[in-house]
Amino acid sequence: MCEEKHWNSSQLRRYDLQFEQIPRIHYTDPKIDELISANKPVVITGSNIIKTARDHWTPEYLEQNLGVAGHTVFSSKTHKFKYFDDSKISKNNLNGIEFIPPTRKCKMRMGEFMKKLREWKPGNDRLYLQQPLNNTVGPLIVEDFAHFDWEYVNKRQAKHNWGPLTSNLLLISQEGNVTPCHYDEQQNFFGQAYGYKRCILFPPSDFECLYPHPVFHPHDRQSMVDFDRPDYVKFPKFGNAKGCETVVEPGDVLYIPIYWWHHIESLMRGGPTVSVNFWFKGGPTSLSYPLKDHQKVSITRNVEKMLLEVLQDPKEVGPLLRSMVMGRYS
Ligand SMILES: O=C(O)C(=O)C[C@H](CCCc1ccccc1)C(=O)O
Ligand SMILES: [Zn+2]
Repeated sequence: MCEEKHWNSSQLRRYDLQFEQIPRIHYTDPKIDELISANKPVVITGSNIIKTARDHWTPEYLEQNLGVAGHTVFSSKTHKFKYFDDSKISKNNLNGIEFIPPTRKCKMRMGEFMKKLREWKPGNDRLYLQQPLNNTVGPLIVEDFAHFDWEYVNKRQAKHNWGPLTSNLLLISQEGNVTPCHYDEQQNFFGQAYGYKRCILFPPSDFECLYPHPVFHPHDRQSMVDFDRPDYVKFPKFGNAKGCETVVEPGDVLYIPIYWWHHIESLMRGGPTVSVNFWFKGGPTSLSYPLKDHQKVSITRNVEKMLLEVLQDPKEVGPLLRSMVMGRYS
């Protein structure tokens, strides 16, 4: 089997961490379900899950068939596209904490988006199309989507007691774009249709090393650490994070377990990339002991929300928690 490589390590950005490899396993291997049951990441290879997308969804095909509606496109002055929840930007919610949105969101037709990608020059804003697949897309895209291997996907969803499929996000990225480290509260089958993406994942237990923004912050669920220039004074445990990584290629589906941190980058000098994810609500969580790490993260979120609700001022949360713990629980 020829192992011709379609990329090399010079196309990966350099970080101060070492990473294990995420296992790549053929979709017929029962080991896949063992790892999904254990909430561990795995690259599912050789499947037909997104075969029609892998066969057809080149940027040009999408330009022809995605439809004439305006799609959600983010623009950034840097290579990083740090997500933020704009419903959390309200003045009283931030209590004077300054927030500068790192990206701008606009609606852009696919033709204009592709034109800007073709004409892009260093110094120009970078663009990232992130659009939930809905009924505005053209008939050929609907056809391809209908021919995903839903039997395989639905079998996994049922076997692992996942909740309902909430959305499929279509992602068309410029080469070199980065989605910084964050976690989602959903199970995720991340399908790679075109081009190559490096995915770095960390377990929920790395919570203490990745320093998520406070829950009320617009960057809730995102790491405060800038991977390009980590501040080891503010984030002394960052160096202890134990990540694993893979470079997904066309046809691969990466299982990103709920609450697992992930940083995703389109390879530098690798051309545009096309991905489509499958977000599922987590299943019914029965608190069984010992608690799973992701359940502890979920509990800390609830404590933060409740304290903020009663204290109102975010600046009072730290002092109250410290006075509660110091000398009594630590
Ligand atoms: O599929 C996932 O979960 C990813 O993170 C894929 C990621 C883009 C996701 C953008 C985003 C981040 C946070 C909230 C809502 C949307 C990429 O591939 O660049
Ligand atoms: Zn994500």
